[in-house]
Amino acid sequence: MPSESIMRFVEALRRDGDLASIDAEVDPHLEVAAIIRRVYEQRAKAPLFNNVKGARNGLYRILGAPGGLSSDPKFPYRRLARQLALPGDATLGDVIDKMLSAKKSQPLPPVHVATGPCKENIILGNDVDLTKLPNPLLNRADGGDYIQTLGINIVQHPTQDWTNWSIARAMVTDKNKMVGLIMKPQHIARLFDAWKKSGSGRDIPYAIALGAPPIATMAASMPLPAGVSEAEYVGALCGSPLELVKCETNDMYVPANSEIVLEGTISISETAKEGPFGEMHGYSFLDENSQQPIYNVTAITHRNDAILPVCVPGRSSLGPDETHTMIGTLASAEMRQLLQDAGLPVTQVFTPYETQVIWAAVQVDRKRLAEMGTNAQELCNKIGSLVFRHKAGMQVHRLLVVGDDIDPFDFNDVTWAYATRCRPYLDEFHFEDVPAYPLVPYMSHGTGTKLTGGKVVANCLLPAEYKGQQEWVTCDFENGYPEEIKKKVLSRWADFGL
Ligand SMILES: Cc1cc2c3c(c1C)C(C)(C)C[C@@H](O)N3c1c(nc(O)[nH]c1=O)N2C[C@H](O)[C@H](O)[C@H](O)COP(=O)(O)O
Ligand SMILES: [K+]
Ligand SMILES: [Mn+2]
Repeated sequence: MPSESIMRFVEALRRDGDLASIDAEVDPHLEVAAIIRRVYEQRAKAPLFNNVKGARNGLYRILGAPGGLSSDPKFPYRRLARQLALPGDATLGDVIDKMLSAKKSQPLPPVHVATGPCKENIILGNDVDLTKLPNPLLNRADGGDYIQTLGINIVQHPTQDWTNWSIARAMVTDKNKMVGLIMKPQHIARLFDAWKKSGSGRDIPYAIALGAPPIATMAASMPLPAGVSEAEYVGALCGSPLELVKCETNDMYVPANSEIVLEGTISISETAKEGPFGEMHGYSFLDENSQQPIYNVTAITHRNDAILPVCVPGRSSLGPDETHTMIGTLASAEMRQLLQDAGLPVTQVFTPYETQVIWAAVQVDRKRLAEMGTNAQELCNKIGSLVFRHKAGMQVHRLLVVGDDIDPFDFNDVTWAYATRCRPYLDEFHFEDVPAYPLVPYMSHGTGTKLTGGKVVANCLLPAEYKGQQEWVTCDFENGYPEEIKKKVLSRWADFGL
């Protein structure tokens, strides 16, 4: 069973020796975030801050980097594995396969239970005061304290039977108000528009489940198809229904063992300045300050000694954080599914962390490719059109089409193929008429259009490979020598004192 709660997940990290439980007092104003950011970059243990300055009555402790790389280089993805109840030596391919494993299953709706750990403390109405919480300032350029970076935003369609779970950032602005990014084409933005169009004039009931069961947070970070209620997909993934409890002040349902639950309504008319926020590409633009919808908070419920999971996004080449290990990996899963459903000989898709998950390597089976009797122009335009016109491809701006001799999870392989087989201009297929990801710096702060274009498919296969031929021997130890020579070299390596 995947970790059905943050507590179980923390215990798994402790058992792995991958948790630093810190009782010394730490300041949520920048100090906590600076530690978490360095934890990603140093591949250090996940920090559990038990004594956050300003915390009171069980609100709250902070768990940093739950989706960062583990502190054991032998098992880099073990934290993600623990969230999905995969073995500790799971690969990113295993994580992708696991998250896709329910694609053909019947959705398994959650069950409603009367109460749960998240109901151990209930704060209502006038007693709600967000400014009394030790909300973290995550980057010195941030426009506010972002309490919501790893919670699940729960919003229903006004008329259809669709409850969407996603992650969308939000910062505290007032004792009972937050403001949060609600950006197209994300489902929360689609639902926001549906509420506005419904003409009911009512504000939108929501809940944010902070410290929800890790596999639920994973599904919230995954671009599952529109209309799919993530909770039902998680039920199918686990083979047993999630247990949800009803909110105090609206009809939303939240995972019973969430750590902290914020309830209320998203205003369909009132906005406030949101941002800047140190984001997933490693930049915090000082001029970023769009007007975004206000989240009114009418209740806070929480577990005793509740834990707030926190993500501090930044430069992933130094150390990936959840905006890479979850957003990138889970979008890769949906892009692979999309291309395979279209009958293309795609065997894997992955967004290298070194590229801030803006690039994605698309691995093709060259034998099956040869049977298609196609060429770079045709294949790359088909792949680009499918991915760049689909929400799962929203955050990706460069696709690298590589052969099955290239490991998409190994950036050395990907850059070798890109550098040596992709001829600039002739092997690049540009897309200027597709939706762009507005947060990519060369879109938001570049010279061209901001909301469309700037996407390209790089063909990293030589023409002979389209005929299934590899007309070269790869010059590395693995491929350049017969097995008996490699065996002999390895057996004498130590004796030579190399
Ligand atoms: C894991 C994770 C995902 C996201 C975010 C974060 C983390 C840690 C923040 C740290 C809070 C940074 C912020 O950029 N953030 C974020 C966001 N999508 C937004 O529209 N707005 C956001 O503010 N996603 C990505 C979305 O969660 C996924 O794209 C998901 O697929 C959406 O769900 P759906 O619309 O497909 O249902
Ligand atoms: K989602
Ligand atoms: Mn969705």
